[in-house]
Amino acid sequence: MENKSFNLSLPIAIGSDHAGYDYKEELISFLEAKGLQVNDFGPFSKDSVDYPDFAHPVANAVEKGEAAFGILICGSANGVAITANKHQGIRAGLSWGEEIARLVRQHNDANILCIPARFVDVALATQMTDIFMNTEFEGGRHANRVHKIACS
Ligand SMILES: O=C(CO)[C@H](O)[C@H](O)[C@H](O)COP(=O)(O)O
Repeated sequence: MENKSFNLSLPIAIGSDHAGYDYKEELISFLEAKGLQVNDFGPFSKDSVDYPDFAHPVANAVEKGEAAFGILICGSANGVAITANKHQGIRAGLSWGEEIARLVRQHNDANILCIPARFVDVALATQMTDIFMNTEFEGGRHANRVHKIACS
């Protein structure tokens, strides 16, 4: 499948906590139905867990270039976003609407989409995922800003 935004010959890395578990399963089905490969970093049940245990492995996979991009889901999306953004090569952005999902790619070149499962329905989560993975970074004035995010 041709995609100018991400190399979709690589798997998509996904992870959540218990609050995002059901959405993770739905998004995996959605992506696999499109013929995409998904690497599920867990959890594998709805038992209460700690989101960093799943956000760090997803961030590592994206950072190492082993995944096309990442998707992280928890209750508010803040925990997974804060965790993933500890990684130098990660730009993890929260999204709660279609336009935000587009902007986080166009303006911020995000490589992980963070979804707040307790604040959006699963249909919107799916639509945001579709928009995110099919939207290109605009570059231009945004390129220097994104470049300045990384500290040395
Ligand atoms: O961002 C989060 C934590 O900072 C997430 O919303 C978690 O899913 C949430 O904190 C889980 O809460 P719970 O009461 O343990 O279900």
